[in-house]
Amino acid sequence: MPPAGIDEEIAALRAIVEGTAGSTGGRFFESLVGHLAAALGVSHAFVAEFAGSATRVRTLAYHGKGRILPNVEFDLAGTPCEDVVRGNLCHHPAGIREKFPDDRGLAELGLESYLGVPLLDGAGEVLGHLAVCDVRPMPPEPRTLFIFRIFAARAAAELERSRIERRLTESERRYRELYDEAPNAYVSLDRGFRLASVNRTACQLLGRTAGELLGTDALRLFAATPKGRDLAEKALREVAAGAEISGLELEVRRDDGPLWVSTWMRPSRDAGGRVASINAIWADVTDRVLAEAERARLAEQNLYLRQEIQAAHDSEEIVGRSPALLAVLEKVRRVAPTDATVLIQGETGTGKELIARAIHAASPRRDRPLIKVNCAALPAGLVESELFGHEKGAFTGAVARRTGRFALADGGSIFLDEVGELPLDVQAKLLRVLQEREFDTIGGTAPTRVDVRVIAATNRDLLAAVRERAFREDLYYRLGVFPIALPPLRDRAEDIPLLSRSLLEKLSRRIGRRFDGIDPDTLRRLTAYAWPGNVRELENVLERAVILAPGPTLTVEPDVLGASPGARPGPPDSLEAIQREHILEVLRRTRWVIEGPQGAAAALGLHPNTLRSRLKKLGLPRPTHETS
Ligand SMILES: Nc1ncnc2c1ncn2[C@@H]1O[C@H](COP(=O)(O)OP(=O)(O)OP(=O)(O)O)[C@@H](O)[C@H]1O
Repeated sequence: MPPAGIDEEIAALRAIVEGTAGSTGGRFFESLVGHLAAALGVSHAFVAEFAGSATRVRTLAYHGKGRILPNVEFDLAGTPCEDVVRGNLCHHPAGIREKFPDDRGLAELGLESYLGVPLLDGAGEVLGHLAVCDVRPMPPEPRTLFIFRIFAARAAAELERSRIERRLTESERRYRELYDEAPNAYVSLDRGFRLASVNRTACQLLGRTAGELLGTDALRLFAATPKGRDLAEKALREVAAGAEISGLELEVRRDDGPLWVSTWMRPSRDAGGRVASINAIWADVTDRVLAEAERARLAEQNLYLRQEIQAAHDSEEIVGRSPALLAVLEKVRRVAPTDATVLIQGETGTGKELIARAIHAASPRRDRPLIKVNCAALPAGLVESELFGHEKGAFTGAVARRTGRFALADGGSIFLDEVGELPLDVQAKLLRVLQEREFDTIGGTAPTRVDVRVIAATNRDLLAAVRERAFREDLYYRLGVFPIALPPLRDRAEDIPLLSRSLLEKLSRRIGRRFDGIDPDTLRRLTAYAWPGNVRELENVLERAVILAPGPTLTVEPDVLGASPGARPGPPDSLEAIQREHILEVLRRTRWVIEGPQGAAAALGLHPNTLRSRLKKLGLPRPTHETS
């Protein structure tokens, strides 16, 4: 049974509950001391906490004479509070001024009595104290003490709560500061890959405010490139499925230049163990990525130039004595010393590159580079930058400045292989180089001037491409200033034996095996074959034969050639094939003697000239190494 009346107890509790519910901190204490003063009918009431030391306190709320007064701070020494904060409840029912003559405050306010109680936290540590004073005596009534204790308990709870809150706020602030000031970008995403939080570094990195970023799709932050969005999406899906990813480099979208981040991503799980969000740390590695790209580019350029030098060194001899080839070589001799643009046309493998190199090697530019560009091997989007170069950041993916092939070829020659495959917009730029000797680097501000001799090659019917509007007519005529048409091998079959021997020599040297010649039947078969792949195909067939050859004489089995599409003999049972085999058989018997009574023409019942023209038509010129 509490010493105070039940009604008073309820009234006191109600006063606390009604007066303090809904408020915390400063407001709570103001309300509490106001109600406490009213409940006890005293003139003054206050709550105080230590102010930085054990000898000084400051009020959190101070009630005097019916209203809230400004908070005060005071030293404990010589005051009745001193003993309270040591952990004791102190009651001075009367005569307080005489007991504490040094406490000027008591005198100024004319106080007579004092009641104070320490406020403890859950661990029993003193946090501050609650006190009431009055200008009249305060007899030790159980009711007064009871009500006072209820208020004190409530005040202690609030004091402890607000302390914890302050500590939490403080540590949150510290973490927020660490989070914001960290050198890395911290980002968290929800399950739909939307941005749920970003630190200040992330905002700076992305060049946007938190307001602009929060709630948006994180994938949109990445560049629309394979190493940007595609890779990011794949990685995020993996993390959403529970994986942890570290060190992954991704390209971020920035309008003002390239940006690369190295990312670390981890799933964050809810209480049920399900992935609820994704935490990510991004470090800006743009400088390193750019430096690596530049290094790779230089290494590539270096390798390329070395290959060029290599190719220049073992510039091969052009083999053949056929009138068709000699006519080509004559043209090469005439055009080489000039700066004229040359267009070499011919089927694949006819030696267009060989001729281009021969032109360069016989030109005054021979000591400068010959830069080769295979226009068909480059992806359409990259041709322009490959030829003319780009500035750093000229487009997404242009992470470093790139020197174009035209600039590399300055002072020398450029060999544009498969020129017929150039996209139309690049054709326009090429035309400008040919006419004005200058071009624009992508993203560059001023045109670059170059002194480059252009040698182009194509195996396409360019005129047909012009008619189909796939090739610019003006460029066609500009390129075709000096055309050289390379004959297909089948039109100069008389070069085949010579070429075969020369190639055999080259190949046997390469694999370190000696051959004493080519089997005569083989040679005839090689000569008779149509060679749709021209010299390159001949080279390939011989290379295979060299590798497989059992003896010192090189043979090529008939099926090797017969299996090839475009073989002149056609299907083995065709009339032409049978005729051809028969003629070959007779020629072998007569040891290639055509005229005379023992000759093949007589045996076949043909005029020698008819047989000769038939042989030519069947691609069966007489092997040069055989004597009649
Ligand atoms: N007259 C020749 N004498 C010796 N070798 C030749 C001759 N013509 C071509 N070759 C060889 O044949 C191969 C193919 O030649 P090249 O690469 O110059 O042909 P291409 O016409 O440029 O082919 P593509 O159109 O496929 O690029 C090369 O190894 C080259 O050395």
